[in-house]
Amino acid sequence: MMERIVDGGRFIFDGCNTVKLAEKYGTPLYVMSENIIRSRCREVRGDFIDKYENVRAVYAGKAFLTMTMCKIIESEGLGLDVVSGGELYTAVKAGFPMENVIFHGNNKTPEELQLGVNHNVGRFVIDNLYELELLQAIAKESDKKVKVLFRVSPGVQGKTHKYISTGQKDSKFGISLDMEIITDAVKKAMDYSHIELKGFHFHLGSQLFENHIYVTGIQTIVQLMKYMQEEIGFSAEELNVGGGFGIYYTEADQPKALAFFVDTIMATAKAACSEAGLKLPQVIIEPGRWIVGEAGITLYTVGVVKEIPGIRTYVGVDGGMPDNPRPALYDAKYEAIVANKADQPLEQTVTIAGKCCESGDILIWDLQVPKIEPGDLLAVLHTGAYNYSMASNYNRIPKPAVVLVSDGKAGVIVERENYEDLLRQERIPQYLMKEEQESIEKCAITVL
Ligand SMILES: Cc1ncc(COP(=O)(O)O)c(C=O)c1O
Ligand SMILES: N[C@@H](CCCC[NH3+])C(=O)O
Repeated sequence: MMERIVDGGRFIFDGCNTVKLAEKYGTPLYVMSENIIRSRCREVRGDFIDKYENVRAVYAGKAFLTMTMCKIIESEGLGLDVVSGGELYTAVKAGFPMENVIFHGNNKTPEELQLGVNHNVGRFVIDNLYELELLQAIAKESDKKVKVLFRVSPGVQGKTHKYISTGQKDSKFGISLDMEIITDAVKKAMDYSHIELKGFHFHLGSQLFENHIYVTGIQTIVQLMKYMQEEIGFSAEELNVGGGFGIYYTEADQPKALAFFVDTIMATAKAACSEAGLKLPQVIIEPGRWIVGEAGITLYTVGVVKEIPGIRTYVGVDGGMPDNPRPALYDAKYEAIVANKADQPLEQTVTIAGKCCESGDILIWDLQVPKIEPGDLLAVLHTGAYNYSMASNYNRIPKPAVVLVSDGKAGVIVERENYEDLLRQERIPQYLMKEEQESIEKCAITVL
């Protein structure tokens, strides 16, 4: 949970006065703390990469990705998990070392696969047989041999929102663990001339606080590895256990140190492999939210304060579900503080409402605040993951800027969109233009 530093009543975030940030860059504003991101990366290094032999950690870019973020991740010695051509392109443009990129996706298009092949990404995580065949064809055509992992769903259900639970059997992700299907897939990969199968991958879900589900997941996959070794002579060199480590949003969450997860993961992998008579493969983790979630805040300016007597007080802010769809999508909960009154006693309970045209656009129900008025600055905490990366232009609202802060310094890493940006990709078809319409009509008459 982020430390709440207050100076002269103003909330200070990574050495920056949030009121000044809002004045300088406007609101809504995403603010990301470089120090928090780097300290999380260092924890990954200290408690995993440096502690264990033959392991790797890749940051799951879907949580928050910009070119600057790629630079930070690279400098911290982590790899990168991308899940689309757009994320891959961002990494390419940032000069991220492609051998440290893992390319995910349950339905990568031929163009995306080609992009990955062209840029020599380190690993493709193959989700299904169709993709395997496509990739073999594309790699062959490009005269390159590509390294792949097979994603499987180990039949493990963690306690999280059902939309972000992915390890259960009934999942759109991964190759079935039906022995006939998975054996056929492994055999095919072994036979394909331009594919090198390195091992298996699973990802159980996101915002998870239990480590026993990783135990079950690993044990299941080690059994699979043993079977493949004994039956068809395939020995897996890599075991990627995904991400999913939960963070603090509210008091209902009990976040754990990284060691809580990775120590269990490593102990289980070692024990299961030794029992199965297998060499311990390289173990890979893919944390996303855990690295950036608590590193971000979103600043909003308060507009209307609307009291419905005897019912509730709605506080309207200048953003909402376009910049943070998580409450509407997953019923996600957040904490927030009035950043310009951070030292004042809490005396009201209010509901923070976004500015979109639907009642579901509520950022926080029943938040305790000091006396709140139009013009106040609200800081919603722990918005670093899956906020900017999931932002939309719903209601034609331009996306906020993203500012990176560090020890009192601040710099824009993504410019605020403006109305022109909303129209940039738009075209009006010629046939709708008046003159053109007339000529089409004339033409029709001539034909008649
Ligand atoms: C394959 C894969 N790896 C890693 C992650 C990162 O998850 P999280 O941000 O919960 O760590 C995800 C998203 O849940 C994912 O789909
Ligand atoms: N978008 C989800 C997380 C998805 C994880 C990706 N596999 C969230 O905001 O919680």
